[in-house]
Amino acid sequence: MDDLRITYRGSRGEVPAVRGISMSLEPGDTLGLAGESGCGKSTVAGAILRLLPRETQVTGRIVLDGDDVLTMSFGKLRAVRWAGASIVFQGAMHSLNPVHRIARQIAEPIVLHEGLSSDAAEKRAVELMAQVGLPAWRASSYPHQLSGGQRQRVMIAMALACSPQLIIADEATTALDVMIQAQVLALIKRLVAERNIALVMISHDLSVLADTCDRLAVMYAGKLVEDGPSHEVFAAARHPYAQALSAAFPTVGDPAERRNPHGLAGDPPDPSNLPTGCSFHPRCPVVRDDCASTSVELRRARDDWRAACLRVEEVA
Ligand SMILES: Nc1ncnc2c1ncn2[C@@H]1O[C@H](COP(=O)(O)OP(=O)(O)OP(=O)(O)O)[C@@H](O)[C@H]1O
Repeated sequence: MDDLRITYRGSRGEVPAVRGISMSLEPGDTLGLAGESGCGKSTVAGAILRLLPRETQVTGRIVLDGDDVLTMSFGKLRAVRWAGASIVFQGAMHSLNPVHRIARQIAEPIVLHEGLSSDAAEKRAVELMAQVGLPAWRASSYPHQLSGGQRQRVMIAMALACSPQLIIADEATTALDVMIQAQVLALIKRLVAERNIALVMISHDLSVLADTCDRLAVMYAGKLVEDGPSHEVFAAARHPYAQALSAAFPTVGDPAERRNPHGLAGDPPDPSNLPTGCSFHPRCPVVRDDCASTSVELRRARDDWRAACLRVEEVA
């Protein structure tokens, strides 16, 4: 992904939701994307499969297996969806068709992309169900007969059905209770590792991302402000916003205690009316005079670690 910029256009005028994001993933890489509500995480996810409203302006490049998703034909795009990259959303109940049996839904992309007969695709669907921990007898169940965790497993089976290179999990476990969430996260982690699939996991929960992903990227107001090894970013972020965000989550072994019980002061900025300079400067605890006038891009904090702060060396 190279210099991705996304502006929504609608009755409220123009909303610059993503303002120049570049990053790349290799097969098997796992990247967690974090940030407060409205920072643009889901917009990035939607752009990867061109799922955004038609009038949205998207510039930059999103290259998947050598082809730019943003400029490819609709025919090619149809082939890329499911088979090149697939998304697991939060609310499986809304994504699944209530009147179709589970196996049929998992089989659908297989029939579409691999030209298998319905019977053969349903046989494959039952194998996929086993891999995500759903018993074969569930094949004939309807979505409403499954628990929330089971429905997310169905979504994961569908996402895997056509062996994509990339899976995007957008708040895929957020609605689940803690025990089931841990099981589903472990499942996603195991399956992408076994199949060497790249994973982009979106969550507002940094501790979930740190446990599941090797790399952690933090967004603020449509930009990446930090991108580095997940455990290190979680434990000792370089950007003051990423520090505040990670401080808001309990540390392992210290579940009752939040490191920053008061949270971050102020609200995220309105994307249509961003502060000058660094967008975070009005809320930043270590702001200095030039932060309001200098727009700062990601700087190398280490070979495998970038942060967008004028004080990155000091903060380190
Ligand atoms: N269809 C749309 N039209 C106009 N603005 C939109 C649209 N969808 C999202 N936005 C705006 O774009 C910005 C980014 O939204 P996005 O949903 O990508 O954020 P997010 O980080 O995924 O938030 P959340 O965690 O709440 O899902 C927000 O300011 C949002 O209000």
